[in-house]
Amino acid sequence: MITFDEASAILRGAARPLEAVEISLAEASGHRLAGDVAARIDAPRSDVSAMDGYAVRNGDLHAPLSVVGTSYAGSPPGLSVEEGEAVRIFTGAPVPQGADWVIVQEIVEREGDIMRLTGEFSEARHIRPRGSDFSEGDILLERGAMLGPRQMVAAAAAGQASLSVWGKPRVAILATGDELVAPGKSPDIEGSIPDSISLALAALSRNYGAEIAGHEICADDPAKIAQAAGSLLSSCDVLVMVGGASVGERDFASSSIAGGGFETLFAKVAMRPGKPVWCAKDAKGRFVLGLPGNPTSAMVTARLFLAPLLTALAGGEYDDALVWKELELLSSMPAPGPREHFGRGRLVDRKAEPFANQQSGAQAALAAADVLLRQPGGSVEAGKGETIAALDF
Ligand SMILES: Nc1nc2c(c(=O)[nH]1)N[C@H]1C(S)=C(S)[C@@H](COP(=O)(O)OP(=O)(O)OC[C@H]3O[C@@H](n4cnc5c(N)ncnc54)[C@H](O)[C@@H]3O)O[C@H]1N2
Ligand code: MOO
Repeated sequence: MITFDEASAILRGAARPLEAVEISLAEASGHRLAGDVAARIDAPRSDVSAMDGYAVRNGDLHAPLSVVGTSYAGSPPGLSVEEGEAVRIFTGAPVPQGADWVIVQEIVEREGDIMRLTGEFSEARHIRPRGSDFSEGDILLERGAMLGPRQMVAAAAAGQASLSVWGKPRVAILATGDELVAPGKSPDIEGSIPDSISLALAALSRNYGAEIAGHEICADDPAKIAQAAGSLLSSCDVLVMVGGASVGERDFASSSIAGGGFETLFAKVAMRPGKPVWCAKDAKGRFVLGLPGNPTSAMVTARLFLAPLLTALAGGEYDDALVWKELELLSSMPAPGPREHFGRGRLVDRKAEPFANQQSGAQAALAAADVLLRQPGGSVEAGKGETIAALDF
């Protein structure tokens, strides 16, 4: 059996970003950039006021000043301030020619067209110089960056109407098992259990830059599974199959895509949970990732293989989804046995509290599982107070 690191290296090597597309800014969030984004304008576009008040000439404040005009945000430049004069000005408005200071209105008394200073003014000039945020031609966002809410500010401020981005991987999910029904139906169907994994995988996939192309629950019937897989594969880049990954009489997942032009990248990894995980790829670059049906096994393998795969297909670095940190253990973890262990735990004051329940079928415990805690195969007990490699789960 190959190790987790070996399986990761195979998948990392097989994952290439999808095609780059030009997309309107309104559609771009959640994509990664396929090229740098340069500013098409200066920001601010001219020297502008940072406060509401009066634009004046420095040193010209010993006597009342006459207010000769008003500058609003968006006003054309052209106003000027001569000796003995001030211009009423608002935040974001162009600073008139000749003015080099903005006095906030809180320390000004105004009577008709005359203003006079009533308080101490600070050293701050309250002027944002042209280009002080960025200048035309500056690179504001680099290729590969994920367009989240903050990056969207920079892209829009750059003056861009469209962006070159990597396509979002389309994920389809196929859960197999005679016992499975859509969440909510189980209380009325004797012996059934809710498919607790499909919607969770959809949520995880979206978090890593994918969109959901479809999901289905299918009974343990090889012909039906093959048909559902074939139909979902016609509209996705990654098909995630859940369940039927092991050696049971009704474990048909990997055989259902046999003959479809898929080459197995790996099948079975020396890890706990998740040993039955498998992955295949075809010549069109489509992936099938088979996850074990035990819910904790499915979510752990999704986090460790699906998340980095989607990150890479979406134009990021595979390892951006696998950033391990060192955490102190608040209690000990028993020796893991021969397979590498990815235990679940929660964060308490930035330390790791491993769960007592490490069952691969656990569902309730997942809700509180903040981190995966990595113990090398064949290692000894990890003691309280020791540090352990941890991954946000
Ligand atoms: N003789 C052996 N038995 C098993 C082995 C083995 O090596 N030899 N491996 C075990 C390991 S490890 C795992 S993990 C499981 C994985 O099995 P499958 O992927 O074949 O999963 P199923 O048998 O289909 O289901 C297992 C379990 O999970 C429940 N399940 C499945 N899908 C869902 C879903 N979408 N939502 C909620 N629960 C689901 C299912 O009802 C079963 O209880 O195999 C071990 N066996
Ligand atoms: O590998 Mo299974 O996921 O241990 O129960």
